[in-house]
Amino acid sequence: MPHSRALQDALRKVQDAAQADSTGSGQAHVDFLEAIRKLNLASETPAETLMRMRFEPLQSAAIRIALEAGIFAALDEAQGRSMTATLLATKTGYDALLIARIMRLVTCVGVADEVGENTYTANDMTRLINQPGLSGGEKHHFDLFFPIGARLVEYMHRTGVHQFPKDDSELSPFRYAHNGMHFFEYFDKTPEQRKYLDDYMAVRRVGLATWFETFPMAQTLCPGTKTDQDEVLLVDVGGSWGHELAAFARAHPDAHGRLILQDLPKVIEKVKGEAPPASVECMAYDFFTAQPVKGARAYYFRNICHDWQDSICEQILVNTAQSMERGYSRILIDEYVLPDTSAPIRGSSMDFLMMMFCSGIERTKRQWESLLDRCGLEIVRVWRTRSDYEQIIEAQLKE
Ligand SMILES: C[S@@+](CC[C@H](N)C(=O)[O-])C[C@H]1O[C@@H](n2cnc3c(N)ncnc32)[C@H](O)[C@@H]1O
Repeated sequence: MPHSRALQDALRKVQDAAQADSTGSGQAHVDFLEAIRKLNLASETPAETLMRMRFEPLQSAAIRIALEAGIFAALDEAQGRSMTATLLATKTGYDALLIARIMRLVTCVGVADEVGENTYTANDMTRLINQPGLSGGEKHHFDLFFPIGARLVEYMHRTGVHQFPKDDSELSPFRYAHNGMHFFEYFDKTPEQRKYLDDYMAVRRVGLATWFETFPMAQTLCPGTKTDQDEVLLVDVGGSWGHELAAFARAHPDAHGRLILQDLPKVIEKVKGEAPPASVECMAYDFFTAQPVKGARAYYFRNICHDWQDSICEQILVNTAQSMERGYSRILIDEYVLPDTSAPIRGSSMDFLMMMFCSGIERTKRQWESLLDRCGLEIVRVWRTRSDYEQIIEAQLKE
């Protein structure tokens, strides 16, 4: 049995954290989840913990099959009515026994409810995972990561692990597993995966504070913005569908200044072809070239820098830094700022994922300072979200 004092201690911490969580602070909620995770560890024997972790990938596999087979969609459409495996088999075209085996595991992890023998209903998680953003996230992670995982050991022994490849001769785990393609090249060639990524990016932080609540743009930068008609308030560099600019425009319709969305030509073409967010200007721009928008009040980078190792990230940031007006323009980087010790599991996982996917990295404050310094930039302030997820780094040209 696990050491009972450690268990009692972990239980007490969960109770305290539960109490704090009822105050509604985002950070208290993160702390509460962390206390439960530690309680879980304290309750298990080491062998039980290892066994649990070893089996976790199977949960992802069951969820991915259920999603692809349309099981979650069928349950969601039933609008609260229960469905048997046999009925699900008729709806989806898959074998009833196969569905029962998938659902045994899926309901164990709570993504639907088992309400009788081989009988299920949708719950909140079923409905959520059936929406394009969350199903996109599931497909993006599973389809891109599992081929890497399957060949990881072979990769280590054949090429060594290249955290930060020097050139194209050094393969990243992603390139090794995905026919030599770089991360964004892969999306060019697989439009359905590009769509999963875009759908996912648009909702990834639903329920959390928006970046312009964490960084009070309307109170800090908007008041000092020049009043010229052509003034650019905000450029979202690599902004995908422009969801963040659109959200800002909705929340602050009276803010003065243009809002410009930049991304690769193919992405911008698609955004223009669909319904570009009103009041947002779309501009094709490759961030490895000089930033064409000069002297904007703010250049916003969300989940961009973590995709790239330092030497490449420097090029991206310098290209924009060279277009900034000293003392006026700001760069806003919306990313993790990992603590030096006891990093939370989500940030630690994201860092590992960035290494696997794109030779990128989640950075600590010291690593951010050093990177920005090499780009001629300095941190004005790190604006902390109420939870331990991504923060906003406000930076300017060095004085
Ligand atoms: C991880 S996504 C982040 C999207 C968005 N900023 C967000 O957080 O929702 C990275 C974005 O960078 C864009 N991107 C990749 N390479 C680029 C380049 N060379 N120039 C401009 N954008 C690029 C991608 O098309 C993609 O939209």
